[in-house]
Amino acid sequence: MNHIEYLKGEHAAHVAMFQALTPLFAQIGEVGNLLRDCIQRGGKILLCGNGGSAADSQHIAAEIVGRFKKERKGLPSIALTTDTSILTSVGNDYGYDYIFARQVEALCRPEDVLIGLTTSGNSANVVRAIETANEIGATTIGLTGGSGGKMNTLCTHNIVVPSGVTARIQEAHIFIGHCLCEILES
Ligand SMILES: O=C(CO)[C@@H](O)[C@H](O)[C@H](O)[C@H](O)COP(=O)(O)O
Ligand SMILES: [Zn+2]
Repeated sequence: MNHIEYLKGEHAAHVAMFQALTPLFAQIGEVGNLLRDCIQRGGKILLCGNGGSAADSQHIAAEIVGRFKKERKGLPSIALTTDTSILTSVGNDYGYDYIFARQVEALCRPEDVLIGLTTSGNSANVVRAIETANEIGATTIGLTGGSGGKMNTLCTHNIVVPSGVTARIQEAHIFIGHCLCEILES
């Protein structure tokens, strides 16, 4: 493989995808306001996703609990991807589709926001978590890509990155996550 040619292609695809994000700015701003309102009413921000999206969930929760740019108190957020005892017991006893939904059932309250990250919009465990949060009356946000998948009809807001490539979508998700954190901190 010619690495320079490869990198030129990936870089061009990355830049094109970021340019295609501009129609999402208003929606991202609205979601940022929803997150700020959630914290102001005493709610918390829960996140879930698989693989790279699990890492993104943890990254965003860390910005909120720790800090992004501003010195401030810690704010309440939890990634539902980190407790291996819960993940393995619920996965083993009920099935992988329930690893997040069970935690949502236990932890999510009507004043909270659940952010589900799934590049396909269709991962069953994320979809079930969103459905459970909806039953509780919480606000639900999708960070997705492609067609938006099942998350389109389930979430209060589904932010759909206009790409079908998982890596590109994840690159956009962490950009959007950082922007949401900055709006939240403002
Ligand atoms: O990071 C990557 C690929 O870039 C993978 O770990 C990826 O996140 C996993 O295949 C996920 O299971 C994909 O699930 P989803 O994004 O469709 O919900
Ligand atoms: Zn990845």
